[in-house]
Amino acid sequence: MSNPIYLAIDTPYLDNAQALANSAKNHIGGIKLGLEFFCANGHHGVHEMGKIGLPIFLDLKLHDIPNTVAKAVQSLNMLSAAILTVHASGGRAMMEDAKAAAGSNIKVVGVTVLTSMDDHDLNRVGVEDNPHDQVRRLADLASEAGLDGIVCSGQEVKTAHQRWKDGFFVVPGLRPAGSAVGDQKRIVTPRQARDDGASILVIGRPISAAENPDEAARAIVGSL
Ligand SMILES: O=c1ccn([C@@H]2O[C@H](COP(=O)(O)O)[C@@H](O)[C@H]2O)c(=O)[nH]1
Repeated sequence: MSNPIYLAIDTPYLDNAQALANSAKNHIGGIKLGLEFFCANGHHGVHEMGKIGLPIFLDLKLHDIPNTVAKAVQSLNMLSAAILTVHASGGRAMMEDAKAAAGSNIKVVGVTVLTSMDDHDLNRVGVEDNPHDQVRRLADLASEAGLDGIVCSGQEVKTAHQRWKDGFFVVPGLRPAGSAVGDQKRIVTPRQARDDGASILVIGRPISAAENPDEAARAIVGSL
C-alpha cells in the first residue's frame, strides 16, 4: 500500500518548502502546494518542488466562470501535477470544463465544504443544510460532472465513499489525538479518515509545525 499522506506545505518561501519536504520525504507519499506557495513562487516553484521526486498536488481551488477555469487548467497542465482542486460550488458546467481541459494523468477533485466551516458558517453564507448534506449534494454534482473525486472532511468521507464507490477522496482537517486544532472545525484523526475511505490524507501543521517533522510524519504513518 502506498503512503496516503500528502504534506501540506503552506509557506511563501521556496527554501523553507524544500527543507520541510526533504526532511519528511521518507514518511510522506506526496506534496500539496496551495495558494500561499503558488502565489509567491508560481510555475518555477512547482518545478523546483517536483525535483524532490514525490507526486505534486496543486491545491489551487479554482472557482470562476467555466471558460476562465478551463483556460487556467490548460495553463497548469505543463506542471504535470497529480491532483488539482476546483471548487465544486462553481457548478456543473465549470467542473465539466475543468476536467475536459485537464491532462489525462491529473485527477481533478472538487472542494465541497471547507473543513474550517461548521453549520453556523455555512448558514452565514446562505446554505441552510448542514455540512454533511451539502457535501453529499456537491459530491453528487462533482460525480455527474465527471470529476475524479472530492475534497471533504473525515466526518463525511464514509457516506461519500458509500455513494461514490470509485471516487477519489481527499481528506484534510486531520489532527492526531492531542495536536492543536487551529482554524479547522470538522476534524478527525488520520486513522479514522483512512478507515472511513479517504484515498489521501492531507496533513499540514501537525507535521510542519512539529519540532521534528520527520518524526511527526513517521508517527502518523505508524498510527494508520
Ligand atoms: O477543506 C479544506 C480544503 C483544503 N484544506 C487545505 O489542507 C491543508 C490543511 O492544513 P493543516 O495545517 O493540516 O490544517 C491546508 O493547506 C488547507 O489549505 C483544508 O484544510 N480544508
